[in-house]
Amino acid sequence: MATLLPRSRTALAPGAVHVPDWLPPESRRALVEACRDWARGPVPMRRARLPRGGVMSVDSLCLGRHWLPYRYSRTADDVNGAPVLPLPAWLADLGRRAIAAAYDDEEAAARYEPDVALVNHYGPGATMGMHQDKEERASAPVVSLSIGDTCVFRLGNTDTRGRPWQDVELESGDLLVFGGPSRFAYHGVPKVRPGTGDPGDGLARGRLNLTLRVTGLPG
Ligand SMILES: O=C(O)CCC(=O)C(=O)O
Ligand SMILES: [Fe+2]
Repeated sequence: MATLLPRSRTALAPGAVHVPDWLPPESRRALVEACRDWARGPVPMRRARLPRGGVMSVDSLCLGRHWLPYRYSRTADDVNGAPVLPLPAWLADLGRRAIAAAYDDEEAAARYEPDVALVNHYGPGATMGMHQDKEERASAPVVSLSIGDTCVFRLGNTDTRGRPWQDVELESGDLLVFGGPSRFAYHGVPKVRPGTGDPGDGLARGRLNLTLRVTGLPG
C-alpha cells in the first residue's frame, strides 16, 4: 500500500521487531506461488476446529509438522491423516535472513533453525483471536511474514489476553519477529482491511501470513 510517510524498523517491545517492506515484490510473488503449490496437497488448507466446538476463520496449512489445537503432529490428524510436506531449506534460510534483519545479529541468525511453518490465509471477515504460540518446546523467536491485505496486528503482554496491548498495521512484505521477552506474548489479528493488497503480489484477495517456528520437539 502506498504510504505517505516511510515506515521504519520499530522495536514494539523487547524482542519484538517490526521491519516494514522487508520482502521485495518478487519474494512476495514467489511465496504466494509456493503457498498455492503446498495447498495442492497432500494436506489441503483447512479451518481448524477448536476443542470447544468453534472453528477458526483462517484457512491454514503447515510444513514440517502439522499444528492442530493444541499440539504438533507429524501427520494431519484433523484433516486427512497424511504426512505434512517438509519445510523447504530455502524457507528456513529466509527465516535466518529475517532474524538477521530484525535483530541485526548474524550469530543469532546462524543459530536459527526453524522446523515448522504455519501458513494462514485470511479471507473475507477472517480474524484471529488473542493467543500465545506455546505448543513449541523452545523459546527461539517466531518469524512472521505478511503478504496481501493490510491487517491490524495486536501485540499484547505475556500474562493475559487483555490489555495492555499495542496495535500495529502489517502491510504486504512486512516482517515481524517476536522472540526474547516477547516470545510468549499474546497476539492476534482483530482486523484485515479488504482490498488494500497489491494485485502484483499474485494474491487475488485476502491476507497471507507465514510464521516460522522452532518446535524443540524430538526429530
Ligand atoms: O496472521 C498473523 O499475523 C498471526 C498469525 C498467528 O498468530 C499464528 O499463526 O499463530
Ligand atoms: Fe500466533
